[in-house]
Amino acid sequence: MAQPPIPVIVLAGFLGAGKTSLLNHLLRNPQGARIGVVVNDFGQINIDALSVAGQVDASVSLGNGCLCCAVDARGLDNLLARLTRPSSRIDVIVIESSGLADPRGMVRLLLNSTNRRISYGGLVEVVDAAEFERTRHRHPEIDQHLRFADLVLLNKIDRAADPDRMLELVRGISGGTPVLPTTHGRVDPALLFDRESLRRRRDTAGQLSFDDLLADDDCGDHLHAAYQSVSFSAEQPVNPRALMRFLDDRPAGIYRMKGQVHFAAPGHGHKFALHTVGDFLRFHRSRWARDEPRRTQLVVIGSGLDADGVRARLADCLGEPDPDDEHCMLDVVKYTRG
Ligand SMILES: Nc1nc2c(ncn2[C@@H]2O[C@H](COP(=O)(O)OP(=O)(O)OP(=O)(O)O)[C@@H](O)[C@H]2O)c(=O)[nH]1
Repeated sequence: MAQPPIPVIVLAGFLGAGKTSLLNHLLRNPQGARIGVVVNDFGQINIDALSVAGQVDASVSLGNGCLCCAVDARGLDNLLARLTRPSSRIDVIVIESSGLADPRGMVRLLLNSTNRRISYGGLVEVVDAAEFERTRHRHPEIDQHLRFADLVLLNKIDRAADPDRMLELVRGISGGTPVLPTTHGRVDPALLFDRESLRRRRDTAGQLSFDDLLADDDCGDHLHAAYQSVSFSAEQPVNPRALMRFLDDRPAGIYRMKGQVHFAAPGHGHKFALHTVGDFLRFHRSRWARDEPRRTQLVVIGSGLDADGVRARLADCLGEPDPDDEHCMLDVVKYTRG
C-alpha cells in the first residue's frame, strides 16, 4: 500500500529566537513519531547541527549559507531523499532554517520539490519576545514573515519586559495566524505534528498565496544579504577572564554568537556552549563526549563586522589563566545554566 507523504515542517525565526531550543524540545517529546531533521546554518561551522546531534532519528545538515537562496530545489531534494528512504521510517521532517533565511524561499523550495514522498507541513515562525521590537525596527520585513506563518511562537516570553503588550503586538502583526507564548520552545508537539490541524490553519489564516510564492524573489533583499558570519576554531584552551572581557566589550556589529568553548581552568573541564543574542549572554555546561576533541568552535554573526579583527580578538583570548587566580571562572559561572 502506498505510504502517505511525510509532512515537512519549516522552523523559521530571526537569529537566536529559539529555533534549536524548539527543535530539541520536539526531539525530546516526539509523541511516538520518528523525526528527521534538516539543519541549515549560516556560518561555516554548523553549530546547530552540533547542538541537536545525538537526539535525532535521522539528520542532514547544510552549513554556510541560507537554503532559501538555493537556485533550485535539487540540493534540498537530495537531503530529503536521504531522509525519506523507506528504511529510515521517518514520520515527520523538521527543517530548522538559518536565522537569516527568508521563510518564503524555504516554502517555495519545498513546493518545488520533486520528492513525491513529502508534503509541505507548515511554517512555524519563532519570535524572540525580548528582542523583537529592536529586530523589527532594523528589519521591518520581519512583519511579513509572521504573516506567512501557520503558527507563531512568541518565545522567551520570560524575558519580555511586558509580556501582555508583546503578545498583543505580535498578534496584531500576525494577522489571523495563531500566536502562542512559549519559553524554550516548549509547545505541545501535537500542534506541529498533527497535519490536520496544520492544514486547517493554512486554510483559515492569511498565509502566502500561490502568487506570493511564485513572485520573483530577489535574494539581495533577504536579511542575510546584510549579515556576515565569522568562524573561529582553536584547540588551545580559552582563558575565561579574557573571553569575558571580549564579551563585555564585543566588537561593533555583532548580533549573535554561538558555539562551544573549551576553557583552561582547573576544575572546569566541561564543555561550555556559548550563546549571545543582542545583549543576552548565556553558557550551558555539559560533558564532553568520550571521544569528542576538546576544542573551541564559535560562529559570530553580525553586520559590518571586521572579520579579521574579530578573529584576532578571539585569538587573544586563548591561553592559560593566571595560576593564582582561583576565581577566574566566576563570571562565566554567573552566566551558566546546566
Ligand atoms: N530565557 C530564555 N532563553 C531562551 C529561550 N529560548 C531559547 N533561549 C536561549 O536563547 C539562546 C538562543 O537559542 P537557540 O534555540 O539556539 O536560538 P536559534 O533560533 O536556534 O538561534 P540561531 O540558529 O543562531 O538563529 C540559547 O542560549 C537558548 O538557551 C526562552 O524561552 N527563554
